[in-house]
Amino acid sequence: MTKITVSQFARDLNMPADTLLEQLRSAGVELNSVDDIVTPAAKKKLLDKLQSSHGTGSAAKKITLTRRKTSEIRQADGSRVQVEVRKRRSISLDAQKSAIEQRKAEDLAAMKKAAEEEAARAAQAAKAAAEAKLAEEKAQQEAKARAEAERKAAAEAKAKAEERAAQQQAQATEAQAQKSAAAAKKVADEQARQEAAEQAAEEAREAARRKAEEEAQAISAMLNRPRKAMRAEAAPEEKVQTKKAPKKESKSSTPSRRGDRADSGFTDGARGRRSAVAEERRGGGAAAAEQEDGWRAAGGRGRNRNRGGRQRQQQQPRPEPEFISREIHVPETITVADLAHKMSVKASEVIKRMMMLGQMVTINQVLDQETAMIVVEELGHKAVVAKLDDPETFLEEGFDFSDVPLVPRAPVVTVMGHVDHGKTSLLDYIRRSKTAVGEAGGITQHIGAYRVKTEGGWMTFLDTPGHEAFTAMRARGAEVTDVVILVVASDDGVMPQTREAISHAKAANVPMVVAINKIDKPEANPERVKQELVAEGVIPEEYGGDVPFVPVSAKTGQGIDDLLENVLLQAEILELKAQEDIPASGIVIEAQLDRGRGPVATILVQNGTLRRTDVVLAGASYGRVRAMVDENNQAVEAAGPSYPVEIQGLSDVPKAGDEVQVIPDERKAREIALFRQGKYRDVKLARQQAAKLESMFDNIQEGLQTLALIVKTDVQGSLEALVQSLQKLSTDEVRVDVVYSGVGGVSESDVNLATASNAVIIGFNVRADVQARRVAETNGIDMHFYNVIYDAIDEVKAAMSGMLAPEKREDVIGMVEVREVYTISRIGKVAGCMVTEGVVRRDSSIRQLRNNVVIWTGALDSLKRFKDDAREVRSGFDCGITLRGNNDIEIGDQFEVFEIKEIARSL
Ligand SMILES: Nc1nc2c(ncn2[C@@H]2O[C@H](COP(=O)(O)OP(=O)(O)OP(=O)(O)O)[C@@H](O)[C@H]2O)c(=O)[nH]1
Repeated sequence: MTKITVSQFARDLNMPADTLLEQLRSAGVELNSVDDIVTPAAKKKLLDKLQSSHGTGSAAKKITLTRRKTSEIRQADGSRVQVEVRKRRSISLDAQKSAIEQRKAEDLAAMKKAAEEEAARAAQAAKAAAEAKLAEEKAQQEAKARAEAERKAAAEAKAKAEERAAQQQAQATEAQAQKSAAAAKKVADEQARQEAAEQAAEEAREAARRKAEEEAQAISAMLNRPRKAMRAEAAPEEKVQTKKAPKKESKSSTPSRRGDRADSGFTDGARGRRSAVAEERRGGGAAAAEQEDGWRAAGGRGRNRNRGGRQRQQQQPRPEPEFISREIHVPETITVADLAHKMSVKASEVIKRMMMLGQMVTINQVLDQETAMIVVEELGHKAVVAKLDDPETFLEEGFDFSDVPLVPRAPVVTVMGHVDHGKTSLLDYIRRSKTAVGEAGGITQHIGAYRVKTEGGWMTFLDTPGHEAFTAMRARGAEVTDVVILVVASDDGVMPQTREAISHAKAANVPMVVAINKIDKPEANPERVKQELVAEGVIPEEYGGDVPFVPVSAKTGQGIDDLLENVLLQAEILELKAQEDIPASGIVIEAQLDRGRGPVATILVQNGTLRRTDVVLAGASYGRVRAMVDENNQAVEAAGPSYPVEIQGLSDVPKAGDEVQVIPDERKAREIALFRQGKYRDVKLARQQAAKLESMFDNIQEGLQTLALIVKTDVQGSLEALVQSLQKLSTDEVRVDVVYSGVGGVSESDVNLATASNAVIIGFNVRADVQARRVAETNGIDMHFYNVIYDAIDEVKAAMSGMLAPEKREDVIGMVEVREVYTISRIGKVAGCMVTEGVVRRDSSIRQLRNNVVIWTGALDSLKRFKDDAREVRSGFDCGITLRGNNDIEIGDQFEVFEIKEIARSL
């Protein structure tokens, strides 16, 4: 350890060496001079001395600080009150010790240093005093008093210095203690304050919340009384609040008739009036109460209670809102009047509400379901999709065939697979070899399904290969297929459409039988097909899966029997059953308009038995079955489950996928069919009206035009294709709107619809009947008939081109130079010109250039060749030109001659 002298130590402490020596001596360290060595023991002694003298020793366990502040408050009467504020804080160092020990240790060195410095300063002061004393002793007697004073001052200074040192130390300790104490106190204070504040705040919040709720309720009641009433029914808590709410709130829950006035200024005025009256009544004016309720006749219940002499009070249970939220059954279409009637409101309320929704409607206007439901909800009722007035509900009435036994039925099979894998060949082979008649001549073209008889029993094949037909059927909600035959060519393997077919079959949850086709081919590789199908999740039975794989050849017939057997096995697992002795129900597989026979439909009977002369309802068409034939064009008297037949006698062409139902009562069947037709037509009409309103807006906004079309075709397939193609012609400027499309000839009602919707009629492979032609002529309806779909599309496209606003384009046709300018009285300036390029015509437009800057644009007034008017002057010739309304012509000007061409735009 290095030894340091007193003077070195004093330097370290930044104090005079003498002072330190003095301090050391006073601490009991025997030292002679500042050059003596200060031992650690000496340092310790000094420290102890200083600590004990400054009160910072281990004995000092508590610091008490007292602050006193006196102030004066002047009262209003001028008197003064003395206020003394005392703050006393005791800090137990022990108590704080543990918490602050670490910090204290850190600060200790600094503290010591500060104490030492202070002590040194004090010592210095003392020394100075002593020196002064000595000087005074030497001084004269009269200076004694002064010296005394000096000593005193020195002593005071010393005391002060000591005190200051102690104070500083205490402050340092306090500051440190305060840090943690403050934190602790802060927490404690905070807690106490929080507890008190929380309670107060809770109360305030509660009050504020109640107030806000009341306000919100009042506002919502004011703005939307019917809605509120609805909620009041739905949510009991809100009901309680309603009871608590101020009177005017519950009064606002008046019946819908009144509720609808909610957002009119009239109501606001009324409310003001009402509260005024209520005020008056509180003052005891019972008559006023009567008057108040009297002017609003519907206040019945409330008034009666009043008569009972009970004073209305806010806390009193309020009467249930008189507005009754009802379930309104909204059919697919409904007139404004009917809708208003259903809700027991005036039609004007509905019209008003529609106006607020941005649509102008008349009382007899048909609204579509969506719009009507919005209005119903807007008026505070609950809208439900109606079934009530739908005659279809009759279908479920009166028939109970649950006791009729179920019998097994033939499976219905669809063949799917990739293109060219042999679907058609397979169906053909089966049909050729297995149909009941078995002769090619017996095969009809148009029937979309046929039955085959195998050793295992009957099977029905849907003769529309490919998954499009399958999914189209499913899309219409018709689940017809029981088993799917997936054809995969053994020389090609799994292809995209194979995968699609697999996913469709899986989605429909229909069991599959895989026909590995074309195994007669040398390049056939059934194993590879198997592997590929396994990869697609189609596991053969031999690999532990549930899908039978049968190698076949649609060409040679190899394996076909095996295939059919497997199909039957799959069907057996399904335990397909149906009732036989009940009126038939089924699905339309295909339908078309036959020129000679009228509408014909292929129907697959799914349940019951269809007999000739039965009355059937098929979609929106109905009729008595006039003729019924099977796939071999043989007349059939009765067709049981899974039996496909073609029927005649329907009033209209139904759609593929439409449900077929035998209705014993022809009148009822007719009623339902007409309802469906009317319904569909009305729906179209309503939608079209909505579209018209929209497009009217659009027209104004963007100059968009709509080409309304009514499309009629002979068969459903071509209808869909044509409608889609036509709709695709829509552009940003012209929208193709097919307002109605259907299968069959153009009828009078189609023409009427065209008149109403300003539509053009497009017929494909159909013609208009006499009556329709007559009405069309009278109303000037445009009808176009085509035998080729592309002709129809092209012509519509051309029509649309005509509707496009023509494009205006400037064509510069010539250039003229001004060589002379003549001023002629009454005419003005005439330019003597030379046509330098192209031609100038009498009706041309002119752009006047001076130094290649356009200074004027306008029309020619006259064009002359010598003295005669000229129609046109060509390049290289002179001419005289006057400009319409422009006399500012100078030699050297150039006239750019142009014409504006209107170019009909095509799409
Ligand atoms: N060798 C051989 N050729 C077959 C077999 N089955 C079908 N084909 C031939 O494969 C080609 C396509 O057969 P289709 O029955 O038309 O195939 P598809 O799957 O119906 O085709 P798309 O109707 O175009 O989807 C025809 O040339 C058939 O003659 C078969 O088992 N063996």
